[in-house]
Amino acid sequence: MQPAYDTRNIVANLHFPACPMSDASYRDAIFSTPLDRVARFSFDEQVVACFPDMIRRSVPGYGQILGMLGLIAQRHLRHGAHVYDLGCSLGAASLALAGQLPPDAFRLTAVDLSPAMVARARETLAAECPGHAIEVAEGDIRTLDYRPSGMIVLNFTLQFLPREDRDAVIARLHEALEPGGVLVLSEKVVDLDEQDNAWRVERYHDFKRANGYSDLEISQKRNALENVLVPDSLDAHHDRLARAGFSRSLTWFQYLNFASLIAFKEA
Ligand SMILES: Nc1ncnc2c1ncn2[C@@H]1O[C@H](C[S@+](CC[C@H]([NH3+])C(=O)[O-])CC(=O)[O-])[C@@H](O)[C@H]1O
Ligand SMILES: O=C(O)C(=O)Cc1ccccc1
Repeated sequence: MQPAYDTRNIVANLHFPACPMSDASYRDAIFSTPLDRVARFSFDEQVVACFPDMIRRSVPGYGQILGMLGLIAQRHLRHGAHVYDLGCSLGAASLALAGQLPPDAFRLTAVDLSPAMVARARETLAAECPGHAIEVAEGDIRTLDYRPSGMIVLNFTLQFLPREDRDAVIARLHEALEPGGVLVLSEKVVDLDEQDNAWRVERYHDFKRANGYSDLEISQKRNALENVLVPDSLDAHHDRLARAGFSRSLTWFQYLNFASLIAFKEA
């Protein structure tokens, strides 16, 4: 008899592997013991080692978002066009696209700032989808020299940039996209209505508890993310996309305080 809140119950309906689960990945216990001082959260080796478990238990709807990327690409991506996976981490978005599209459908560049993430993503993508044209590059999405692309995935990455850097990045992504190209932007979001926001955050913490995190882990991680993960509202995202020149954008998915948007460049 499976316990009511068995971890598998919560994540069992992932459409696609939430993250490459290599043998070397562990259960996230980074914040499980009391820390005298909670350091700023960073995507270091310790996080990389447990990242598949961490993101699957911490981001509601993560697997569903990954699963839709291929379907969005099948509808919008020009055959053979270039794709970016920006802030790729272990390359789960790239892997999801490779799992749903044939090798000649696209060429992909996966980019991340963390050397530890890039090293592991290179290993994983080379092992899991050797037939696809996928390059993993270490870099900063604020300074990258972008090549013309048919689709750009920005999956829970913009939130880690200082707010003052976000407009310029989105504007450069709009410029890099071919006419008719799409940007998929997934983010943790904040409600402008305080009561609504409080409700979503409380349910989000229930989600984490149901996935096996303790109150101590939830609290210490929240402190570590203070001023590191800075969520915007959905309105702020749509306004920024419009300012960048996207002709249309919509929120296609939301699960508590996590959402995914798609923005369209005029054909
Ligand atoms: N300026 C930057 N330039 C490049 N990368 C950056 C920058 N800042 C942060 N990162 C990288 O953005 C990623 C954010 S995780 C993305 C999940 C992934 N997209 C996934 O679909 O699994 C989201 C999360 O952990 O919640 C990390 O790998 C950072 O190193
Ligand atoms: O917002 C949170 O509380 C999270 O835990 C999201 C998250 C997931 C993975 C790495 C960093 C933040």
